[in-house]
Amino acid sequence: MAQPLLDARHLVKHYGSVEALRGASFTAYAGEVVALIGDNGAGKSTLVKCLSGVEQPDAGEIVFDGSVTTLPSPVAARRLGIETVYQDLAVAPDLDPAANLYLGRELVKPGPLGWFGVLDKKEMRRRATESFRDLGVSLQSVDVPIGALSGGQRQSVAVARSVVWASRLVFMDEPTAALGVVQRERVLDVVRRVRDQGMAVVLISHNMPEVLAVADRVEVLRLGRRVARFRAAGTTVEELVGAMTGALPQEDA
Ligand SMILES: Nc1ncnc2c1ncn2[C@@H]1O[C@H](COP(=O)(O)OP(=O)(O)OP(=O)(O)O)[C@@H](O)[C@H]1O
Repeated sequence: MAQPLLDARHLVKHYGSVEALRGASFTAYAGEVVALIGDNGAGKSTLVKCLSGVEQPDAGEIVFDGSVTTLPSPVAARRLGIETVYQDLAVAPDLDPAANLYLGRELVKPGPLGWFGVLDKKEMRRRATESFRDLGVSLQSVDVPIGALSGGQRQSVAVARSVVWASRLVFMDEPTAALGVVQRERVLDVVRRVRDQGMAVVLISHNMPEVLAVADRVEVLRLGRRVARFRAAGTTVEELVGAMTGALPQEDA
């Protein structure tokens, strides 16, 4: 197999007396969807935080694109092309989808107007429309406030926002939580398209059928450690659940 894009080795993270990660390893390759699964409290969010610059591991090593690296902040992670879509949907409801896509990274007009911080709304709208089209995000209009969209559309915009900025890897924490069947499928289609563009997509999900439907590989965390890895094809929900609960023998990788 090719060199991993991201290879986290034996990460340890304490919160006071709680050992959230106890030597957790995790690997992601370009052009794949890898699901990160585990029971509540297994350490998934903590691992993602450590790999997206939100938290610092106490020990262990992060190798990105073949080089040992540190991610002292989310900005540092972004510089490497790593973005995160959060479960709590950090979109601004009063802004339209295009403005949400560029929130915090607005384009300014070229030339002197830009020096004064005048926003280039037309260009942002044009590029946003293009990005939504490329990602298959269906919106009737890019002019309505995002609060007026359906849950699935909002979620798709949140996914699109991260994807537009990510160039190498995107973490998606429960991107389909609380969505209906049709909306869920739409978001999963976006996930597949992102993968097909060559990015690594890390999907955190508690929904095992969904994991098997969209992921190429699955890595399982249990009690702060990676305990199993699967190719999704040919793996059953029972096997995944067995690995999560410790009913199956563990890899301890
Ligand atoms: N900021 C924190 N302070 C103290 N303990 C924490 C903190 N964040 C996480 N923990 C603890 O670390 C362990 C791992 O939590 P984490 O949120 O990473 O698990 P998770 O696999 O994402 O769980 P879930 O599926 O429930 O979201 C848990 O025991 C949790 O209580």
